[in-house]
Amino acid sequence: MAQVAAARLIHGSFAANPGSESVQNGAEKLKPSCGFVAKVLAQPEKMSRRGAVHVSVPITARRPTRVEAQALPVSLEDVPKAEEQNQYLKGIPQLEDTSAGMWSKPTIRRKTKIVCTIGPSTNTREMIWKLAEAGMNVARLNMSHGDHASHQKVIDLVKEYNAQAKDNVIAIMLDTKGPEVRSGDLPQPITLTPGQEFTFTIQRGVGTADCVSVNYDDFVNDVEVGDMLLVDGGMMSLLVKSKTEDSVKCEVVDGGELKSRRHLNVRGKSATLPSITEKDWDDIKFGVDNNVDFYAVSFVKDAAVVHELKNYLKEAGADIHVIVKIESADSIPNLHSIITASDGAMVARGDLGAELPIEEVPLLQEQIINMCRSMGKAVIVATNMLESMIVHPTPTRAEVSDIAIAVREGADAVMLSGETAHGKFPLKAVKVMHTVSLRTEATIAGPQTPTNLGLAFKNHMSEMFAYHATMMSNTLGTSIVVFTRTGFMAILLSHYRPSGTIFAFTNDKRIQQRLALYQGVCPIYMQFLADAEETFTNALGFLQKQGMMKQGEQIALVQSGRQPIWRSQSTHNIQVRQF
Ligand SMILES: Nc1ncnc2c1ncn2[C@@H]1O[C@H](COP(=O)(O)OP(=O)(O)OP(=O)(O)O)[C@@H](O)[C@H]1O
Ligand SMILES: CC(=O)C(=O)O
Repeated sequence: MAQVAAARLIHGSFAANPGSESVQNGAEKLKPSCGFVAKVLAQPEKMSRRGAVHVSVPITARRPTRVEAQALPVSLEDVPKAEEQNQYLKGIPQLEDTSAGMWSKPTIRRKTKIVCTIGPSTNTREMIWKLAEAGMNVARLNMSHGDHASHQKVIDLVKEYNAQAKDNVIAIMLDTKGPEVRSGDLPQPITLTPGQEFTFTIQRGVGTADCVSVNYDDFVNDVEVGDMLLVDGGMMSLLVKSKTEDSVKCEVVDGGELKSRRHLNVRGKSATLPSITEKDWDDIKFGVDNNVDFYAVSFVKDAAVVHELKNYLKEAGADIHVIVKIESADSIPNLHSIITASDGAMVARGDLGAELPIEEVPLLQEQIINMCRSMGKAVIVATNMLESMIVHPTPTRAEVSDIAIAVREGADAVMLSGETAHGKFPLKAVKVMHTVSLRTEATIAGPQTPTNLGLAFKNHMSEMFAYHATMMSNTLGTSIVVFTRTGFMAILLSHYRPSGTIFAFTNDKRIQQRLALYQGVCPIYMQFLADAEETFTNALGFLQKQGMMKQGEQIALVQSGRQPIWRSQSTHNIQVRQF
C-alpha cells in the first residue's frame, strides 16, 4: 500500500549531497517543466543509507527515432498526392506467419518481450504450454497470491517446458508481495455505494457488509482524517472521516464491488513499512531454492534495500537478477540510485498511479524507460495493458495504443497481470500483445544512436564493440551473432537496440533463460567447442536450419565481453560473415 507518509516527499527538503552532482545533472536533463514529477526530480537524490550514490553513466533521455509527420494536403491538388503517400497503409504487412522453423515462433520475431502473470486461468500444464507457444517470454509469479505449493507447481511446469522445448525458453520472475496493505478476506463481495459509511479495522478476521479487516497494524496511525483511501488503485475510493484505536471510519466516495484481499493505498503517501518484509524474505529464499531468474521487488524506496538483497544473494551463492518495482511515491527522488543498484526496473503503474497523481504515470513511464535505457538496465511496463480482456475477447483501442507507446518508448518487455492470471481470454491477450508489438516494431525507424557514447567508451572496451557491432549491423542490414557465457555482451548489445535480431548463443541454460527478458535478444543454448571456428560454423548452420538466415545473407559476429571464450584477453573482434 500504500502507504502512508510521503507527503513529506513532496514538501520536504533533502540534505545536500556533495557526491551527487552528476545525479542532479541527470535529473536536470529529465526534468519536465512543471508538475509533480518536476518537483520531485528537482530534489537532490537522497543519500542511500550506505553513503555514496554511484553514477556510472549520465542520464540522458533517449527517444526512439520517430517517423516524421507527413504534410497534410492544403489544396485540392495536394489531395491525390497525400493519398498516394498513404498507399503504404494498403501494404500493412500481414503478421500471419508463413515462415518455417524457429523463425516461425512468435517469441523469436518479436523484439519486445511479454511477461505473463500465472494464476488460476493459466496454472496448468496445458495453459503454460499454450502461453509459451503464443508468445510468453517470462512467467511471473505474484507472491501476493497463492502459496509455495501452488507456485512450486508452476515453476516445475515452466522448467518442464524449457527442458523439452528445443527452440524456446521461458524465464521465471518471482514478484514479492512487499509491504502492501490489503483488505481482508470476505465470504462474498460487498457492494459499496457512494455516501455509505464503511469501516476498516486492524482486528483480524472481520468481514461484514460494513466493516473489513486490514492486514497492517499501523494503518490507524498512518492514516489521517481527510485522507482519500483508494481500493485497487482507484477502482473505489473512500474519504477518512474519523478514527478510533483500532479502526478507520470512512465515507464511500466512488462505490463498487469490494472483493477479498484488495489493495489499499492512501493518495500521496507511502507506508512506513520496510520494502522487504518477513514474508518476502521467506519467498526470496523459496526463489533461491528454485533457481528463479528474476525477483521483482515491490515498493522499493531506496538503493539500500537493493544492496541488502544483492548481498544476501551473493552470500547464498544465487545468481538471480533484481528488478525494482517503481510504484512507491518515496522511490521517485531516489530513482537514479535505485536503478543503478538494480538489474532493471518495472514501471508498476497500478500502485504508482495510486500513490501519485494518475496524470504523472505516463510521464514517469517515459522517464523510467529512458533512464533504464541510458544505464543499460532492463525495463518492463506493467499493469492494465489489456485490462478489458480480462472479460472481453477484444481490447479497447486505448489499450492497443498503450502497448504501442511502451514499445515505441523502447521497453524491454510489456506485462500482462489479471489478463493471464484470472482472465477469460489469456491466450487471446498474449496474441494481441504480440501482434501489436510486432506491428509497432516494424514502424520504428532506423538506428538509434546512444547518447551516452563518450562515457560508455571509457567504461569498457565491450561497450565500444557493442556500439560498433550495432552500427555495422544496422548499416549492412544484418542480424548479430554473439557468443556469451555470462549474458553480459548480449545484454550490452540489446541496450544499443540494433535493428536486427541478436542471436545470443550461450552454453549455460540459466543465462539462456535470463536473456529471454531482453529486447531483441534471441537466446539459444549451445555447447561451445574447443575450436572457435567449428563453434561458429555450428551456430550459423543452426540459424540457417531454423530459417533465421538465408543463403548469401550476411551476419555480424561479435567476440567481446568480460570473459573471453576463445580469444586472448586483449583481442576483441567483430566480423561480417556471409553464408
Ligand atoms: N498465484 C495466484 N493465485 C491466485 N490468484 C492469483 C494469483 N496470481 C494472480 N491472481 C489473481 O489475479 C489478479 C491479478 O493479478 P496481479 O498480479 O495483477 O495481482 P494484484 O493483486 O491485482 O496486483 P499486484 O500486481 O499489485 O500484486 C489478482 O488480483 C488475483 O485475483
Ligand atoms: C505490477 C504492480 O505491482 C502494480 O502495478 O502495482
